Amino acid sequence: MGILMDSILLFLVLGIVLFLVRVVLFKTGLIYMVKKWKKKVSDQFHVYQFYKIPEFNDNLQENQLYRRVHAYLNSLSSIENSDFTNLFTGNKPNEIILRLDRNQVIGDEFLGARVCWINGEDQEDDNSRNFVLKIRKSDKRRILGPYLQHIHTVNEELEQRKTELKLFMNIDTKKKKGRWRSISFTHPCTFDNILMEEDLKEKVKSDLESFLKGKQFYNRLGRVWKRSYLLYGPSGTGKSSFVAAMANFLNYDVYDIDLSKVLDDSDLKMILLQTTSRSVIVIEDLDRFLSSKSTNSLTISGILNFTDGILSSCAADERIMVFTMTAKEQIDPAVIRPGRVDVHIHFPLCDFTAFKALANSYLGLKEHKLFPQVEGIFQNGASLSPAEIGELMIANRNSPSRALKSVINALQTDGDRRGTPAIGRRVFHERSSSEDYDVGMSGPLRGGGSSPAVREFKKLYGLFRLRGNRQSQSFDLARELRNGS
Ligand SMILES: Nc1ncnc2c1ncn2[C@@H]1O[C@H](COP(=O)(O)OP(=O)(O)OP(=O)(O)O)[C@@H](O)[C@H]1O
Ligand SMILES: [Mg+2]
Repeated sequence: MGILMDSILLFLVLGIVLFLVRVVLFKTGLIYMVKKWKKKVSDQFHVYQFYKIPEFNDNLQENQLYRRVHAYLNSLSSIENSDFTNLFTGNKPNEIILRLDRNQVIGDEFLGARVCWINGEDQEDDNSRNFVLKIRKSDKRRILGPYLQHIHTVNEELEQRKTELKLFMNIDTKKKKGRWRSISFTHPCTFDNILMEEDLKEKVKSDLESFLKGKQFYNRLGRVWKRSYLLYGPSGTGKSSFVAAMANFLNYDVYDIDLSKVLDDSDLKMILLQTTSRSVIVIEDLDRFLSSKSTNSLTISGILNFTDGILSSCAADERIMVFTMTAKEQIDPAVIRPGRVDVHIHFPLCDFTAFKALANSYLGLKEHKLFPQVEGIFQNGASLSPAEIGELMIANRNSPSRALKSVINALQTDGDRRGTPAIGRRVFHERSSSEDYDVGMSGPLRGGGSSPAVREFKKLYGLFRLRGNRQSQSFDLARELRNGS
């Protein structure tokens, strides 16, 4: 009887002790310590192989494998088990996303083998990042190839599902590596909501589509798979919006190059080499940069090499390059010669047709009793940019009449303030020979030569220049439209 009682008591005590040990292990995190020790001990019985995947290759270009591993690891659910992860808000409401922190380890399993990745940083090498894959030597032969292939496949799936585009901006640094910083690119402008001629939109879309399908064509001709656009016109006419519409249409990331942050020609090369394929590379206000006395030592030949040099073939292909400027008359024709720039598109100030398109879109107005008055003012030569008219309409969107009155008022004051607008505007719109390519959101494109008044104006402002490359062969969207092709 006594022995039975003793045994029951012993079991009870043992049960309580085990329970308490379990509680202590789980509550204090000792369980993790035990697991770590267990892993350390088991590691002693295996030989490991390490593979380092640096962020940049020897040419200082981004290592595409690094990018793929980065995306792959961040898509793994085991990221939650890493000791230290970063939390960010996602694109969807209330979405939280996890990102691996530096010097953290993440485990993965493939074909029954366990591997682990270390997110490292190389302090001796500009703090550039790397991933180190740790894999058992006994598993290496069996799984390494298929595992890397698996990472590529997952990446392709992630790419196809990619909803988030990125806007890269070059940063001012003496470092050779990592010249770009990125943020989400969420510009809402698309070819559906940008206001411009429908047939022009279709032309641009089909030009971009045939570019996308053109890999073999470009290869066969021995040309780099890229296409360059020049968008020119006054401020607020939709050039940057058009770039956003292009990127959204192509589903490409955008690299926005700020030339004032480029140190010199070789720095510009480095910046180009660090862009990736399937991207739109933009240089805004090129004319302003070329005419200003900039503090850096970037030269025009540096820019020429950037657009089409040997370098272009070393950088990633499948690129769209876009240059924007106010007017192309002042810049060296070599910069925008055919081959360097394939498509020229002019963004003019508003005319009455463009105004009506804006009124329809912003105010829902197809007709209004004030329209004839607005038309008259446009016919007298006053004009504003779509941005200026759009802002007035947005500010007064609850009262269309007030919106139109404020536009009329602005056209009569600001529109006139542009200085003899009938002439001034025609300078932008005026086309001579085959060189000017004029495209707006308005109705039929107008042709026309220089009136005496225009010539006077050009002389006055030093714009009247005989240019050597009058017979430009660049793809001229406006001309094609005019010819009805
Ligand atoms: N064709 C257009 N369709 C719709 N919105 C337009 C159009 N043109 C201009 N806008 C509006 O005007 C504003 C300015 O446009 P945007 O920045 O694209 O002009 P920009 O030509 O790049 O000017 P800048 O030369 O000063 O950089 C934007 O908010 C845009 O919504
Ligand atoms: Mg702009």
